[in-house]
Amino acid sequence: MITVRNLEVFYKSSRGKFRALAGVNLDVEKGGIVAVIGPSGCGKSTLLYTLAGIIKEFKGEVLIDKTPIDARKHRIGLVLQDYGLLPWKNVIENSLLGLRVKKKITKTDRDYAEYILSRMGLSGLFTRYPGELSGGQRQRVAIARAFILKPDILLMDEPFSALDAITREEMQDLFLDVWESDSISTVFVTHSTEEAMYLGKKIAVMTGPPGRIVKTFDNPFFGAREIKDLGLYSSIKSKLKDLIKGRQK
Ligand SMILES: Nc1ncnc2c1ncn2[C@@H]1O[C@H](COP(=O)(O)OP(=O)(O)OP(=O)(O)O)[C@@H](O)[C@H]1O
Repeated sequence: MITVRNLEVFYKSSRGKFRALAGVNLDVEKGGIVAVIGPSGCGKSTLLYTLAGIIKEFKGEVLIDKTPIDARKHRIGLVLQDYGLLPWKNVIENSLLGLRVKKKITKTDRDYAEYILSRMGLSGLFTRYPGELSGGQRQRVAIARAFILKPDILLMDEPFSALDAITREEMQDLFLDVWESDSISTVFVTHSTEEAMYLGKKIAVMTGPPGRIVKTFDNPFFGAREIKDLGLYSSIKSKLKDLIKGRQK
């Protein structure tokens, strides 16, 4: 469970203080998935970094299962826009990095890593280095690494953006599979209204800067590839777009 209350974040530089987030409130229940959507620069990544414990200076509260966020204590699966892979480690080593920080790697961990990597379509690439992979393959290693950690919370910044349409759909479905079996509380950032409506149990619309969540709602189309009520789908989608553009109705 993730609880965010009155979160405020400032970036400080020689030019002064810049308020990136102002009064953000968010609840993600255990096993919930929240899609955060909003225009470029509104503060989505800043919110994710704060939830991950990377930004440590903030006002307000960020709680994971009712205790203040602590990257050493909580298991946080993080998929960042730049993937965060170590160039000198091969695919299998990179995929086990998150877990290695937390515990000694066992044969079972390795087997699970190989299983997830294979499901990600990376079976022939275990000994390749990041420099020998395509952007989409790197992104899949980063997603696999987060899954392999079996995290308390999963945070993903545009996790499927570098993938072609077919691989993206496969990865989205794999994500739902893993999420279903492990019931991981997840927050992910996306620019795509379609992706928010497919993968978000809840959708949070952000505007800014300074970033704030202007609306959160339950998404009736979660997990539905076959859209049965096209009228309702189109009306939610256009409402989402209006909210993102700041045209509230
Ligand atoms: N290190 C920093 N110092 C000062 N300002 C920053 C810093 N990092 C981000 N910002 C500013 O904070 C605001 C929020 O940035 P953030 O990266 O969180 O937005 P975003 O919604 O994730 O954007 P995008 O969708 O383009 O990735 C932006 O206006 C950005 O210019």
